[in-house]
Amino acid sequence: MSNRIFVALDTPDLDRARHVAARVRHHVGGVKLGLEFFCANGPAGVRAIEELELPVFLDLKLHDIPNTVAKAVQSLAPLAPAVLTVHAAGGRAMLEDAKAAAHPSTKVVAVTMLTSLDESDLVATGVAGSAHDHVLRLAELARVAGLDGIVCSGAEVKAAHAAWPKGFFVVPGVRPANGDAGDQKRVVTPRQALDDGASILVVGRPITQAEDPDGAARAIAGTL
Ligand SMILES: O=C(O)c1cc(=O)[nH]c(=O)n1[C@@H]1O[C@H](COP(=O)(O)O)[C@@H](O)[C@H]1O
Repeated sequence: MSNRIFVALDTPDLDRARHVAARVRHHVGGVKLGLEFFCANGPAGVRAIEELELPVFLDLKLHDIPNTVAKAVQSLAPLAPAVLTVHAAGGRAMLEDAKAAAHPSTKVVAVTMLTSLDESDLVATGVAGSAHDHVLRLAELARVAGLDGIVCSGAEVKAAHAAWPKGFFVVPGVRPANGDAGDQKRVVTPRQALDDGASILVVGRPITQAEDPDGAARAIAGTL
């Protein structure tokens, strides 16, 4: 994939998602559909975006008992998304069963520690230790469970990539230099994330909320 930016179409509005995707399509490598979009539009909405013939990353961050996640992944398999997310914290059996139930062409990746969290949030959820250690521990769990890769912040991707050279690394929470971080806490620039081993980048608001989304996507692609 020549352009490694996936634009996050975080909207419940199918027409808006289609409109933004059509505007930025020449400056991104794919689109990401998340919970906001899926809850409003379901599989039919995913199919409508797939008609644009861009790779679709379906980010549902599944996290439940193994049987429930496996059945959900099986229900999604006909959509054959390029990438699908589950939560690493669901544990090894859940990860193994999710991978086994997915469409063979889908990369199943495990979300490690959300980019909106910092170490004080880890403490509050009962996790001792650093963000770095937490991400590396969950990356190892994903690797032994047979997943394709992980989602982590740019702050950890270098170490995670060194520990798992064949892994597929998704890095969200990237911001152009001096960009507004919003609710993201562990933020790096797109260029830094790629230099450190990201396979693809997820970029939402810096593109979708810009007055000129295609100009913003072109500008970010130009820094890579
Ligand atoms: O799995 C994700 O894509 C994800 C994981 C994570 O740790 N942090 C994170 O921000 N994301 C997603 O990446 C996108 C980031 O959006 P922006 O902050 O607007 O660029 C959103 O769609 C989030 O749901």
